[in-house]
Amino acid sequence: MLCRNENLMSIQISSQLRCRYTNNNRNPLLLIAPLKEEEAFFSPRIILYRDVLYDNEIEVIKRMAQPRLKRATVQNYKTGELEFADYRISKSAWLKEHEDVVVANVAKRVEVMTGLTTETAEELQVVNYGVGGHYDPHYDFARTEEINAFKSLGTGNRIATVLFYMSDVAQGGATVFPWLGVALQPVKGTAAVWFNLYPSGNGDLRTRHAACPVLQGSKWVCNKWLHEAGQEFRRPCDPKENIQETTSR
Ligand SMILES: O=C(O)CCC(=O)C(=O)O
Ligand SMILES: [Fe+2]
Repeated sequence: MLCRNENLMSIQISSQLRCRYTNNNRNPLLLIAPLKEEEAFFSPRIILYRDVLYDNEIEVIKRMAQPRLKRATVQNYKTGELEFADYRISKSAWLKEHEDVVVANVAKRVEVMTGLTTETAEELQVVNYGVGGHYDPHYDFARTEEINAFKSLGTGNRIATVLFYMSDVAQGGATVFPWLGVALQPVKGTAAVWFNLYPSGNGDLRTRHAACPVLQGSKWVCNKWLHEAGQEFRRPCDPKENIQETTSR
């Protein structure tokens, strides 16, 4: 329903959402050029940052990724192995920061947007969806029973997601949060940001999301997944907010 552009968000919520220029608590890098911040949801907080990836950077990222694109995989939660799945149809590639200054700059911008470190983040994942490409509802964080997920990285769970849209999509291709009634339409240069974990470290089930099938055109995104390690002073934990996971995929 959300994929069909049906508006499921209550007017009580949507009428409260605001947009503003922000320098994220007087970050010196943002005093002259503040970010354009747009609220997409309050709890959990989902923020859109407009015009944070420039066309020339997008060209570089696409050009680097193109020869390396391979069918995207998902992690088997029991074994930790990567495998193909019908519920994720797209092609993806990973880019390292040292390969090009553009990739390094994206990581720096993610730090400015989130106030978190990217030291422990995954490499930049570039994803291309053709017509029919989609990703069924999922969580970006590893759930309690997924003991092997991210184990090899040794940096904890995926605390936050930064999803950059590198194209507009003529029809379809929205990122939707079924439990929130939120649908984000891809706009080239925009980034969507949300925390996947509560301050307690438990996964926030409300962040379940999906990429709707592309109906016309092609969709390009890139993902930066930030991990828990190194964020201790940037986003302090709060054991009080110890909300348990209750449902599963
Ligand atoms: O492509 C999108 O809109 C969302 C992608 C996504 O959720 C993911 O790659 O984990
Ligand atoms: Fe995701």
